[in-house]
Amino acid sequence: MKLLVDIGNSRVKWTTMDNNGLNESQSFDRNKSGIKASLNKVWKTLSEIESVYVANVAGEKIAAQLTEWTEKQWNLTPKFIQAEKKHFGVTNAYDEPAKLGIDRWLSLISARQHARLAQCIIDCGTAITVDIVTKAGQHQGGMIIPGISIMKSSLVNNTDALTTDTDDQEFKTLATNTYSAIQTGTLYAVTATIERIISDLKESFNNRIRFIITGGDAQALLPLLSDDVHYYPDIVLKGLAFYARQDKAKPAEKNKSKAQKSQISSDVDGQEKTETAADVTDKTAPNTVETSTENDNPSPETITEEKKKPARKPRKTRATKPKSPAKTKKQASDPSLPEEAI
Ligand SMILES: Nc1ncnc2c1ncn2[C@@H]1O[C@H](COP(=O)(O)OP(=O)(O)O)[C@@H](O)[C@H]1O
Ligand SMILES: CC(C)(COP(=O)(O)O)[C@@H](O)C(=O)NCCC(=O)O
Ligand SMILES: [K+]
Repeated sequence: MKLLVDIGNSRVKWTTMDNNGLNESQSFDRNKSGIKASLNKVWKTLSEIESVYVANVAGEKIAAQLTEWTEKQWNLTPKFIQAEKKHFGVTNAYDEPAKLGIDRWLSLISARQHARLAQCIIDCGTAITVDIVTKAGQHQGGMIIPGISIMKSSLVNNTDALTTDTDDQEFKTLATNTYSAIQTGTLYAVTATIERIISDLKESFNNRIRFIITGGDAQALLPLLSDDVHYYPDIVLKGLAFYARQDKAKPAEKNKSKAQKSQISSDVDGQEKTETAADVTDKTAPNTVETSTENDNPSPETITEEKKKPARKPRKTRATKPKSPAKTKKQASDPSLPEEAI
């Protein structure tokens, strides 16, 4: 079994992967003082882990802690994946490809496999990132926007009277208390930005573009966005799975020192690989729990459907009854989407 880990600036998301595909993902909050206690809690009972693949945007300290833990517990050194110039049919548009956040790179790889249209990935985590990949796999670049929690905390941290410390869960367009005003303001800031991006990109791509939303705040934003934004959970972990499958035939790496810490970055030196995800995907796997069907047939021409993931437990800050610009969300499995697929 392979362990896939997506370390963001707020949370760690992880799952295991076997011949049947990915198991249901889990997450825990990053404790600023370290992750060892969390790892002892969530991974102690995992057995038969043969390799560990990590996408980390949260810095060296957490990488070192994770490495120390897996080496001690399983005698395994994690493979920290890095963004590349070209791989799995996707070409990185960054001036310095390795500088693109690994979460963004893996999202591009995941998204590109599932439709025969250009794709725009909107990842609503600590930061909100927007990335575009064309039908031909060319990354077009993107943008980075403060995430909802950061927007709220910057208001609270830079004013005297503002606080989000309340149990009020109400979303009111015109708020009558401080908490709701912050809630409404930040949600409007984000949704208005996203809608503007969508509108501009639709024009640029002559409507031949598909919009994907993911990340911890995606489900809170989804009801506030237009119908043509599709929820795609665990997109980073699914991107990691392409790397994990690629290494299928290789034996697990053991007993490596930290200096030898494996980094899959063979394309960074400019050498382009020719394989696409189709070359490395386990097509025999029934893919029982994944919410996208990259296992079944990863060709970009393939039409697949998203199965609905059980809703996360409601949180305090979630918008409950949005008035505007709320519309009913069309799910990605909508059969009226003939050539778009996740
Ligand atoms: N169960 C949860 N625990 C913590 N944060 C959550 C949870 N569900 C949603 N969130 C939201 O998700 C955001 C983090 O999203 P995530 O995609 O995990 O970010 P990152 O990848 O930057 O760690 C938080 O800012 C928070 O608003
Ligand atoms: C933009 C990000 C901070 C987003 O991180 P996240 O919100 O997922 O924690 C991350 O992708 C990152 O550190 N990127 C490197 C810089 C870049 O992509 O340009
Ligand atoms: K993000």
